[in-house]
Amino acid sequence: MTITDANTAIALRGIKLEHDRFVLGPIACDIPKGMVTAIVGPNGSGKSTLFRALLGLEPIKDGEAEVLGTNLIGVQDDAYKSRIGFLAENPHAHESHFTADEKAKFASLWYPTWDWERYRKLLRHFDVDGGIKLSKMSKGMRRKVELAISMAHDPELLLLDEPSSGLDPFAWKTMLEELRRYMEPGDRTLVLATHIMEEIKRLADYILFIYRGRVLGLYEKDRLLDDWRTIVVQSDYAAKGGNELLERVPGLQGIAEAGPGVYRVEVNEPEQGEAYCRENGFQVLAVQRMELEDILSCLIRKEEARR
Ligand SMILES: Nc1ncnc2c1ncn2[C@@H]1O[C@H](COP(=O)(O)OP(=O)(O)OP(=O)(O)O)[C@@H](O)[C@H]1O
Repeated sequence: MTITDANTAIALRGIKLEHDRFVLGPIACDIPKGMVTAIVGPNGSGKSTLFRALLGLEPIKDGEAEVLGTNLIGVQDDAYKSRIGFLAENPHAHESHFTADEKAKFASLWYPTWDWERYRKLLRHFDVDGGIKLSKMSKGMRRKVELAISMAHDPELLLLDEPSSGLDPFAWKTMLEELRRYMEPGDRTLVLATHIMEEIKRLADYILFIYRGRVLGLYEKDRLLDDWRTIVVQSDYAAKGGNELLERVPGLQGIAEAGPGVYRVEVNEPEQGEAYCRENGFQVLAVQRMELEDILSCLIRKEEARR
């Protein structure tokens, strides 16, 4: 029985896996098809582990998981992997004595849809010579090669683990162009783990926040950036308990004191929140959009308080 519908590339229902001291999950989410989803979370939150689980490289203990319609639990059907492009966080040391083209040759045997012309075009665009040994390349050059190889078979699903790591600003721009081109047909799905907020802003349609192995939420990016605001209010009667009123602001996500009688109130229902503050006698000094890193910090604080 399938749990994925036509609009879903990856469906996870309460999956769980364990390392010595790290538990990933339970994770439940649907990653939409034809979209770019950025996985965002602090170091060690489980982003790479999740990628490996999606590729069948980590045994999933509980729950249900489907990738491109293939059930990952208890089935040894690896065919779906050739429809995926994967860029690991770190290069494999044992491949270092190959040239880029030799590594590509191995990859071409594995992927039936491999396209040499596409591979060469990508290398040209990234300005890398495929005849050079990977061990002789700079970190950024090698990253470009690995990116080109992950995309050369025009996969249905592209999983990129910190793709821009080591890239200079020009190569980064080229990468964004190539990833946008990859998404153009409309039926491709890109999932990338990244710490680069600018990359998320420019590329992502959805953001999956993860923390300590758990999903904090899957959000539509534009909506998230529109909805989450900081309302800076002044309360002349804070000393008389007026700030308790702030605990009931609609869509409240967090409150911080910013000075005597001044509060920064984080909300995800900005109009209602602002109206409430005014109606209750607070002076609204400013309403500011929140940056993604501030939204993540707020979600983490809430998760920590819940634990
Ligand atoms: N093979 C392994 N054996 C034991 N523990 C592991 C293994 N791989 C990862 N871990 C642990 O799993 C946790 C999650 O690691 P993971 O690499 O998935 O995080 P991440 O979110 O990708 O981090 P980063 O942003 O630093 O790349 C960490 O605590 C890590 O130490």
